[in-house]
Amino acid sequence: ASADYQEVLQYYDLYETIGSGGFAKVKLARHLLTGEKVAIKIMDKLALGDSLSSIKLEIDAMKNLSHQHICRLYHVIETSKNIFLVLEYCSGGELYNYITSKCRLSEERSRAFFRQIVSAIAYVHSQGYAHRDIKPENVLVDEEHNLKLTDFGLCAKPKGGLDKPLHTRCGSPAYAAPEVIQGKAYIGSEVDVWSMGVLLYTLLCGVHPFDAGDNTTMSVYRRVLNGEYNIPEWLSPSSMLLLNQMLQVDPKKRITVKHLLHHPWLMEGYSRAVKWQTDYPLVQLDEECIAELSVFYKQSKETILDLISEWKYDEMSATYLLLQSKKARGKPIRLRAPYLMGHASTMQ
Ligand SMILES: Cn1cc(Br)cc1C(=O)Nc1[nH]nc2c1CN(C(=O)N[C@H](CN1CCCC1)c1ccccc1)C21CC1
Repeated sequence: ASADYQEVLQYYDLYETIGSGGFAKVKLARHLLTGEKVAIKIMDKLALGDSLSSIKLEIDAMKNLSHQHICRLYHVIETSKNIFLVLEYCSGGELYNYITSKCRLSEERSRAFFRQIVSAIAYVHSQGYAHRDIKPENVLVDEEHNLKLTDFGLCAKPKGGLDKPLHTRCGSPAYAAPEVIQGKAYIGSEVDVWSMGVLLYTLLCGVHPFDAGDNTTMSVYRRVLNGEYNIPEWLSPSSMLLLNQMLQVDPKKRITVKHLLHHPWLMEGYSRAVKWQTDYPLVQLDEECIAELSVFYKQSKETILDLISEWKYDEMSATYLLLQSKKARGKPIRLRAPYLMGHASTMQ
C-alpha cells in the first residue's frame, strides 16, 4: 500500500484514522506547505466496484460547491488502487455525537445550528443539487462551532433543473421522506426539507422522531407514512409549528426552503433572514493568497491566477484554498520553504 501512498505523502503527513465506514476511511493529516490540518478520505477503488460512478458524482458535486457551511474539497489524488479526497478537517466530529453527548440542545443552540443547515441546503439547491441524505451523521462541527455538511455521495443534479422529479430510492430509511419510501417520483428539494425537519426534531429532542423504542423498519415506515411523531410537552409552540410545517406527509403542503429563510422560528433573536449565498465564490480569488503563491512558486500573479482558475484540485488548488482558510481564521498566510517542511513532531 505504501507505493500507492507515495503521491499523497509528498504533500501531506498522515496521522490516525478518525472515521471508517463502507469502503472508505478518513485519516487526520497535515498539509506540509501550509501546516494546516486536513481530513483525507481514502477510498479503495477495488472495493468500490460499481459504486465508483457515485464517487465521481460526489467529487464533481463537491468541486462545484464552495460554501462556508459545506465541508470543502481541497485536493483529489487518484492512484491505481485508491482515490484520496483531501477535505476540510472538523475537530468537533459528527453533529450526531455532539447531540447525543449533550442529550439534547437548547432552542437557542438548535436555532443557531439549524440556520447554518438551512444556509447550506439553500445554497446546494441554488446550484441545482439536492443532497438527499441529510442526517446528523453527515453534518460535522468545526473548531469554531460551525456546521459543515458532508457526504454528497447520494446527491443529485437532475437534468432540466431541481424541480424535475427523481425516482431513485436512496438515503437513510429513517430520514427518508414518505414519497421516497413509497417509491413515488419525488422532487429533490422537497425531500431535503423533510430530512431537515427530522434533523431539527433530533436537535431539539435528542432522539429521532420516527424510530421510537420498537424501531423495526416497518414500524418506522408506518409512522413516517402517517407523519406520526410524538411531541414532548416541553417543546415550545413555535418549534411545534415549524416541525409540523416541515414534516408534512404531502410534499405539496410541506414548507419550502425559500420560506424557511425568514420563518418566524428561525428569526427569533435574529434581525436578518438566513444568509445562504457563499462567502467563498469560486470566481473571485483572494489577491493576498495569489501574491503569496506567486512569490513561493516564482511565477507571475497572472500565471498563478490562471492556474487556480482551472480548479484542477491538485496541489496548487489545495495550497490556495488552505491559505484562504487560514486567512479567514486570522492566521498568517505564509508558505513554508521546503527546508522548513520537517515532519511535524506532534500535532498541536
Ligand atoms: C470523528 N471525528 C472526531 C474528531 Br475530534 C474529528 C472527527 C472527524 O471525523 N472529522 C472530520 N473532519 N473532516 C471530515 C471528518 C469526517 N469526514 C467524513 O467524511 N466522515 C464521513 C462520515 N459519514 C457519516 C455517515 C457515513 C459516513 C465518512 C465517510 C466515509 C468513511 C468514514 C467517514 C470528513 C472528511 C469530511
